[in-house]
Amino acid sequence: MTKTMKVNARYSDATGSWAIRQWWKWFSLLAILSESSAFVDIRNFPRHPIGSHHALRSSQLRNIGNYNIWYSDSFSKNTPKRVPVIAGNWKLNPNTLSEATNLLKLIASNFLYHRSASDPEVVIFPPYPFLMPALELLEGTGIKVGAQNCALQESPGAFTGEVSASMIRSMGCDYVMLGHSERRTLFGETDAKINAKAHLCLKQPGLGIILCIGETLEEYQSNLLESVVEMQLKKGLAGLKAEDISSSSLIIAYEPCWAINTGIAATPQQANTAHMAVRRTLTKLFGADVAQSIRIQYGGSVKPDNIEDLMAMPEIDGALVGGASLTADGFTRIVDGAVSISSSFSAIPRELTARECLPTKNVLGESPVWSERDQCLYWVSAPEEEVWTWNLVDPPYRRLMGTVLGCVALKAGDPGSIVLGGERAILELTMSPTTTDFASGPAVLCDRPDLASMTRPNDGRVDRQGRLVFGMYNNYHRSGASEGSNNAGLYRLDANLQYEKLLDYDFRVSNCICFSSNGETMFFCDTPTRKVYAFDYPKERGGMLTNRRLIWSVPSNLDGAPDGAQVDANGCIWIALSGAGRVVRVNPSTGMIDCVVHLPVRSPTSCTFGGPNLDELFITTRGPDGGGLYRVKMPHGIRGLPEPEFQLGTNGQMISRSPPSASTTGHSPRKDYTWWNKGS
Ligand SMILES: O=C(CO)COP(=O)(O)O
Repeated sequence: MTKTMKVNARYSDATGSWAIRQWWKWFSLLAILSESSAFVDIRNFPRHPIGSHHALRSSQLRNIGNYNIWYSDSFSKNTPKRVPVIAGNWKLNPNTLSEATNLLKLIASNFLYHRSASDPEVVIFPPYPFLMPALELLEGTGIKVGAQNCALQESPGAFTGEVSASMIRSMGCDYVMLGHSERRTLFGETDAKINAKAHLCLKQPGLGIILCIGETLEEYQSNLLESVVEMQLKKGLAGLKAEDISSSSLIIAYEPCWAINTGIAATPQQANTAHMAVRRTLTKLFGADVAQSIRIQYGGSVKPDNIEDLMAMPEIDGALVGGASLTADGFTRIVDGAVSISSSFSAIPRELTARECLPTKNVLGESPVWSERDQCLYWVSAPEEEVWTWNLVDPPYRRLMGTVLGCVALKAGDPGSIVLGGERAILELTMSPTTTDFASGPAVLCDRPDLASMTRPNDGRVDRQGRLVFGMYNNYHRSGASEGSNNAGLYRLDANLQYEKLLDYDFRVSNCICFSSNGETMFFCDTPTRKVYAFDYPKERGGMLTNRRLIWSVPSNLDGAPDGAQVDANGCIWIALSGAGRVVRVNPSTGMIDCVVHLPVRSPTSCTFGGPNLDELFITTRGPDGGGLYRVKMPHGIRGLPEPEFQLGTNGQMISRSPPSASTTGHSPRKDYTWWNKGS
């Protein structure tokens, strides 16, 4: 999506409180700096251009409810088009090889299978000892690897402790970073040394350079920004000709020293103005054509919540990220924010509020389904090992199942027939208020797939042909350890209780599983990636999901991730955003949000349509602040589709085995699993 046409809308406070926050940030910076530096006088500090920034925002932002819609059509950037480049500078982090390996594996999980041709170029700069593991572990992700520095000398030679440009290139690195402000100030790196290193790097075919420049706070205060960056560029690139630049890959990173590691980024306007000065100098040095082709990154306190605003500026072609590149999810959000298609709202999204209808206090309510046959709702509370049902009139009731439950689906047959995705097995049960006795309850239909792996069934739904589709959940995906990478598969269980795998790659947490009304499209999300995809759904046995297309991803400045989802009769998909306190309605053809349901709790987990007319949305939630069942009446014209039932064929060979008798999780389920009394 080009920036010129994009209607860039963001969740944010009203502009006024935003301005106060900016002022507060700057006063905080002043306070920090005046403590650490005797010569900073608050009265001499340059006026932060908040007036102009604010003026631009107020002319370009329109407050619509909670949404500031930023029309960025005044920017015609990137002529010629420059591919955005996001780089992570790990500096002297992390502490050990095993921490580095974990971080690399998690980054690889976020990027494997989730990149497209229009995405930015991504480069990671680990410390030297982690270059080789990075090259190995990031293989196939499209992420490039670079070194944070190189020797002033060529190899081979007697230069103890140095690493040469040719060694770096021979390993397979694509970039070397030169002239970072920490090297300049802490290690005596002069423009002359940087220039000598640049010449050595350019002798290595295929080795690009990120040249870092930027002024100190004092220079900024003295209005020396332009002359400082001009001098750094002239000296750093001395002796290079336009042809040297155009036949290589040179990126300039503008990093004002006062923004590095302070938490106070330059405003987008400040950075853009500085980048214009950089490009003016590049034009003087190499001519307009070459200057226009060079990418200029901004660096200094880049975060998921400021990347979109920075990248919306015409002269900002990317970011060099320090601290925020040290978590896999933070770094991925920054990369996603750089080319966000996520921030698309139709002009005025409709806003609804869901109210709690049952204070069920579920630890993790999940997988609500409405049965037309039974005229009631079913859902599970996963770690409490409970399945719940409610007919909207009487008090709900619940059954303890003695196993963690990922999902519940309807099953053709007697009233109350359901199937459940249990931790070790797929179960069937006839749910009835008169059979609260555990022993007469569930039966094992079949083992869950992939029993040896550290996974369990998670989100699931019955497809329009009556087969159960569910995905697994990596039990370690939150651990930050390497076991938390992709190891969960997506499966379909048919009438003969035969499994087939539907996706040719594994992931961490299956969610958003739902089907278009004709059953030809399936929606799916691996929650940590925060991206929701549509696939062509194979109706016949033996087929795989194909033709994957990204329909929506969570804006980088919004917390939370897609959890369960449901399709409405108009073909739109309602996605519970766990952590964001919202359910959004996305049109899969346009990626636009046209309705937002707000909840007073942070974590909605899934949703479905229910009620006699399928015109209410029921939303399960999780603790600690949530756990109740929420409900919202749909606007006129929006309703759900009947939920299909799992069809167990006569050839289905049930395993004749008792259900699990105790939790395998160590979790102690609630004891009072018989009747639930309203308000208890
Ligand atoms: O120095 C930087 C990247 O090279 C910026 O660091 P921070 O993003 O931590 O401010």
